[in-house]
Amino acid sequence: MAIYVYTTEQMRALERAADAAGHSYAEMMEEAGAAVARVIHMLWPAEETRVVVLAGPGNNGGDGLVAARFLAQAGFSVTAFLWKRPEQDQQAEQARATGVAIFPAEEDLHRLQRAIERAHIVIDALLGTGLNRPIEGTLADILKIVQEEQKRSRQFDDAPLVWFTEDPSFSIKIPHRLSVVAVDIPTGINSDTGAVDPATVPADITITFAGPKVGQLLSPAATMQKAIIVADIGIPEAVKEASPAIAELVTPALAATLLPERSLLGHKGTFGRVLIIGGSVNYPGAPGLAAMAALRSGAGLITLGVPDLVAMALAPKQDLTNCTWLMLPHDLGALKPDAIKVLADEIPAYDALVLGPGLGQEEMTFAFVWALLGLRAHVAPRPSGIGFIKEHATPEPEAPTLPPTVIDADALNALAAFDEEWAPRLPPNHFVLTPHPGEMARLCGVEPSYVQANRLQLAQQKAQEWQQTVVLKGAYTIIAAPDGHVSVSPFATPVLATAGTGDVLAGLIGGLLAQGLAPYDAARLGVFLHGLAGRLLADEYETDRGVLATEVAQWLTHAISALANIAGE
Ligand SMILES: NC(=O)C1=CN([C@@H]2O[C@H](COP(=O)(O)OP(=O)(O)OC[C@H]3O[C@@H](n4cnc5c(N)ncnc54)[C@H](OP(=O)(O)O)[C@@H]3O)[C@@H](O)[C@H]2O)[C@@H](O)CC1
Ligand SMILES: Nc1ncnc2c1ncn2[C@@H]1O[C@H](COP(=O)(O)OP(=O)(O)O)[C@@H](O)[C@H]1O
Ligand SMILES: [K+]
Repeated sequence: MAIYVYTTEQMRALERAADAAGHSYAEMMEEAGAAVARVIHMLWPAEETRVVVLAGPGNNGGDGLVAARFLAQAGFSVTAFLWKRPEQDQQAEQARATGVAIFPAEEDLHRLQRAIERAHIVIDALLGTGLNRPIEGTLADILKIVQEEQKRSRQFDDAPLVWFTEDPSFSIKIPHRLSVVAVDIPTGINSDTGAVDPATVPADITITFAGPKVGQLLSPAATMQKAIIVADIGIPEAVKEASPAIAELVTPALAATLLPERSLLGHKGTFGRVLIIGGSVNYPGAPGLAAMAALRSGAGLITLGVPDLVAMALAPKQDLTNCTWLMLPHDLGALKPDAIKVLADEIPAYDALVLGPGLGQEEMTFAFVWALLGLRAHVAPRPSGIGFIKEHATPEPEAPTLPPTVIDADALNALAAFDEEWAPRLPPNHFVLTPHPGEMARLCGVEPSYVQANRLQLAQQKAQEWQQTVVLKGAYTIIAAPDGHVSVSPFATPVLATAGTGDVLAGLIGGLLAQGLAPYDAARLGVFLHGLAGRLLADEYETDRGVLATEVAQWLTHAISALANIAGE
C-alpha cells in the first residue's frame, strides 16, 4: 500500500473523490477517530488513563470526539472540552451517550486547566488542515494552558525521534506524565508551508490521516512532532492511485521492493564493482566511509581511487582491508587532472562510480572533476622545449564514458563552480546528485534559507531541469527524479547529523547502482537504509547523540536485515 504526501488542496480533492466513490465523509471521520483511539489504546492502559479531548469547530474536532467515544467505550476516563462546536453536534451527543463528560471550553477555562493538570493524555483536535489565520483569543488561551502543563510535566530532555510508520508499535517512547496526541496535525501548523503559529503545542504523537501533509515535513513544523503515524481511513486504493499527490513516502514496504535480488549462484562480479574517487590530504577519511558503506550495500568489489598518501592512511582500517586501491596522481595530496589518464583505462571495469567524498576544493581538483565529467577537456601545461629537443605533447585522453555515478560533496561544488551550463553536457538520467542544503544552494545560486523553505519544489524542479536524480539531504530527505516524481524519506533524526554520514550515503547509493538499480531507485533505497541504520543505532544506544558515521556504515547490514522484517509486519 503506497503512502503519498499531500498538499491541503490535494487532501480535500482526495476526500471528495473518496466520497464520490461511496466512502462518505462521515465514514472517513469515523475511521479517523477510531484510528486515534486505537493508537492510544495500544500505548496506554485504559483503566488508569485520564484523557482530555479538546475539540474545535470543524472536522478535526469531529475526529477528536469520535476518538473520545471509542476511548470511553474502551474504558478510558474521558473528558471533552468543546470550543466553537456547532449547535447540532452529533459527534458530541454520541460521545456523551457513551459516558464522555462534556463541557464548553470558553465558559470555564479553570475547569479545563484542572482537568489538564490531572490528565495523562491531551488530544489536540482543535484545528487541523482548516487553519486559515493566526491564533488568538480563547483558542490561544486554551493552547497556552496545555503548553504550560506540558512544560511542567517534562522530566528530562528525551530524544526526539521522528518516524512515520504504518505500525505504531515501532518504539515510540512515552516519557512524560502528560502526553499530547495531535489529531491529523498539531493545531497551528500550516499544512502547506510548515509555518508554526506561536500558540502551537508540540505533539508527542501525531496521527495523520491517509498520508502526511507536506507542511508536516518542512521546517519548523517538523520540529513540533515526534512520532507521526499515518492512519488508513479507508480511502479506496484505486481512488488514492488516481488522485494527485505531491510526493510518495518511502515506506518500508516500498523500500523492500527495491532491494536488489541476490542470485544463489552469484559471485562478486554479479553484484557489481564500485569505484570511489575522492580523498585529499585534509579529508582522508571521507572516501573510506563511502567505501565502507558500498561494501555493506552488498556490492561485489570496491576500489578506492585516491592519492597514495590517503591510501596509506586508510588501507589498514577495519573493513577497508576488503577493498582494492588505485593510486591517482596528485599535487600535495589533492587530485589533479592527470588522474584522468589513469582512470581512462580503469573505469570501463566498473559498474558504478562515486565521485566527490573528501576531494577538497583546489582549483586543479575542480579541473579534474570537470574533465572526468566531460565538461571540459583537460588542457595540460605546454611542455617546455629544452635546447633543440622539443618534447612532443602526449595527446590528451578522451573523457572516459562513465558508468552510473553518484556526484557528492566537493564534486558538487566543482559543478557549482563551473562557469558554463553543465547540465546539458551530461548524459541524462545517469547521475545521482546528493547535495546537502548548502551545496544545493550553491548549485542553484540561491541562499540556503531559500532551499529549506522550498525543499520539495526546488528538488523537483532541478531534477527535471538537470535531468538527473537529486537527493536533497537533511531531515525528511527528498529524492527527485528527472521525470518529475518525488519521494520523501520518513526519517528525521539528529542521530545522523554527524560528520561523515553524507559520505556513507554516497557510498551506499553507489553500491546500489552497481547492483543494477536505476538512479532514482538506488537513491530511494539508499536514503531509506541510511535513515533506518541511524534509527536502529539510536534505539541500540538509547540516545541520538554520539553515534559515529563508521557505525552508520557498519549498521547498514542490520538495516538491510531489519527492512525485510519491518516490511513483512
Ligand atoms: N483528510 C481526510 O481525508 C479527512 C480529514 N478529516 C479531518 O478534517 C480536518 C479538516 O477539517 P476542516 O476542513 O473542517 O478544518 P478544521 O481544521 O477542523 O478547522 C476549520 C475550522 O477552524 C476555523 N479556523 C481556522 N483557522 C482558525 C484560527 N486561526 N482561529 C480560529 N478558528 C480558525 C474555521 O473557522 P472559519 O474560518 O470558518 O471562521 C473552521 O471553523 C482534517 O485536519 C482532519 O482532521 C477527517 O474528518 C476525515 C477525513
Ligand atoms: N535531522 C536529520 N534527520 C535525518 N537525516 C539527517 C539529519 N541530519 C542529517 N541527516 C543526514 O545525514 C547526512 C549528512 O550528510 P552531509 O551533510 O553531507 O554531511 P557530511 O558531509 O559530514 O557527510 C545526510 O544524509 C542527511 O540527510
Ligand atoms: K489538531
